[in-house]
Amino acid sequence: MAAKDQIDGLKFEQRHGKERVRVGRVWRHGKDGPHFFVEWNVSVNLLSDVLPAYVNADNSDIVATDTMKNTVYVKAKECSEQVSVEEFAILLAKHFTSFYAQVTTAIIKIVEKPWERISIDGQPHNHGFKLGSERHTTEVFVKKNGALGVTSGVEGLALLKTTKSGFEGFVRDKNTILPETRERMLATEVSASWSYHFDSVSSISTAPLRFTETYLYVKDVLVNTFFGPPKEGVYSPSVQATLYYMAKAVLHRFPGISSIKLKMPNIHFLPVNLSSKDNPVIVKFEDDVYLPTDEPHGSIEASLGRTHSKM
Ligand SMILES: O=c1[nH]c(=O)c2[nH]c(=O)[nH]c2[nH]1
Repeated sequence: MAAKDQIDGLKFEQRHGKERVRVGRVWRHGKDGPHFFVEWNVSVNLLSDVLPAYVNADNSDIVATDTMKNTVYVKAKECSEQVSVEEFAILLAKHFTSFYAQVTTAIIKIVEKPWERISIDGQPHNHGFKLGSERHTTEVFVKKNGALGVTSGVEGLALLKTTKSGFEGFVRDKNTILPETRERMLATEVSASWSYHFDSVSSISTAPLRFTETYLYVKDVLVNTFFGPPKEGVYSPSVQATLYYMAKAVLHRFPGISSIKLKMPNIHFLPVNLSSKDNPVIVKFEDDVYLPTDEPHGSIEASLGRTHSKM
């Protein structure tokens, strides 16, 4: 998304902002109550009517990116109660579009670092946190007329199953050596982002941490669909089919979500067979010893959305 103009019969698009503003925020309740902590990496981008800054070196309407950075800290300070990444992104975007006449759209992206409360002897610690794995993300835009878009997401959700996966019936040609199989490992690192449908800023629910709740549920649906029931699991005929089941399960369970995009690299665990001229069978692969790899990896992504934007 960019602000669009015409100059001397030429198309011109621009936006400016501050990337990777890092902020940590603690909320303390009472003297002995638990602390709540988040760490965010915030990116702000503004679409504004500032053509003279580019063509006439006139900065009089430019909101300095340094001011954008400071605003992130000011707004974090002003949040007296804990907020989700989505709520913080929305309040920042609302500020930029309402406070500055020349700003037509604000786009805010946030990645939350996965600090999790630690437990000692099974008891949640009041102020101790350790780093987990997957990250909660959001991207929000707010326009001056109140229109908005909210996406939430997860990245770095690493999943692996040791069976109930196969890949058969694919194209075979002179360059194909991959054997067909109904028994393999399946490993991936899911990145997902889903869009909510809201008409305008005013139609957003004000229930605190509602977005965080939905984020946790969506993650559960993705994970449960990938693995299936604990004892028997569920067979995956390909990453593509599993990705599709996962996306469909999310749209089925959450009427407020209008579309979902999933990126699921196929991270290969290669069967190990070792032999030499003198010793033809040093290690024979029997679904047991694998060579884990990072690269190259398969790249599979798709998005699924409702054909009607409203349910
Ligand atoms: O699930 C898979 N999908 C593919 O497209 C593919 N390609 C490949 O080599 N292995 C796999 N596995």
